[in-house]
Amino acid sequence: MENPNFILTVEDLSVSFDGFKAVDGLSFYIEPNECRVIIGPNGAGKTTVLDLICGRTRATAGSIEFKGAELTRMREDQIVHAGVGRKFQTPSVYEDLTVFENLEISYPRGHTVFGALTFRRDGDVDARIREVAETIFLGDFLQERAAILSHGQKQWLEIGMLLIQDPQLMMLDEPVAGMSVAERKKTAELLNRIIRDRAVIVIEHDMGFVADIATRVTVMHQGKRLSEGSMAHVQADPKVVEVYLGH
Ligand SMILES: Nc1ncnc2c1ncn2[C@@H]1O[C@H](COP(=O)(O)OP(=O)(O)OP(=O)(O)O)[C@@H](O)[C@H]1O
Repeated sequence: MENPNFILTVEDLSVSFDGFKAVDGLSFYIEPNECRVIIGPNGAGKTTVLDLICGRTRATAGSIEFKGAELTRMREDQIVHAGVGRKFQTPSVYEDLTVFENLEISYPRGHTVFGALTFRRDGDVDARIREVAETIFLGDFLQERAAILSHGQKQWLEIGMLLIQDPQLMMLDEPVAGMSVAERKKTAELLNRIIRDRAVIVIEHDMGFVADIATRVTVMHQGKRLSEGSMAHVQADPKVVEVYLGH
């Protein structure tokens, strides 16, 4: 399906591990400013889909097209460079560095070769770091070491480390796991702000959080797409109730 309105086109995607099809003929399409949430029972293949999109796992068949580029043929670093950012489940911030430094080392500096430009750049980098820190609710923590942050704040910092690279597609695996109710609310607020400038794919089990963030929901089961649509649509789908929501 060719549609310039989609930033990501996943078609007939499959991967087998020793003959077991973890993802099996999956297709879905993401628009530029949507938050797509993937839900489904354990082992449905959700994390494997993100692994396939970011190049960590190679597809056995099918296609993943991002802004016209075929990701299944690209290396992980090329995919990052093309504008796809991925956050894993456990936070991996640098505990001994400050919030500012964590954001600073994540800033893409590949193009600041010329000394004359560097000075102005540094001012830009500084402003961008402060802007991102405000967005992730850590504006008052810039000089604090990451080690003193709460689990939820570390998750936000890691989202900030992705944001500073300005990916056009951001993927998050269970971003509110281990967070308090208040932190979940703020994370929903954060994601709703983030999708003004990019598309986001989130894997999530907390249905209250899903309701707060999802533009559309894709339900996976046994590597396949079981249902898709608005939260209300998938919640009312008897197939979804049977394999997932009813449990
Ligand atoms: N690298 C791998 N090698 C072998 N099997 C794998 C590999 N990665 C995933 N699998 C298997 O593929 C299936 C799908 O796993 P996946 O982690 O994608 O499911 P999930 O929907 O994310 O589940 P959960 O909600 O528990 O995280 C599982 O049976 C898993 O054991």
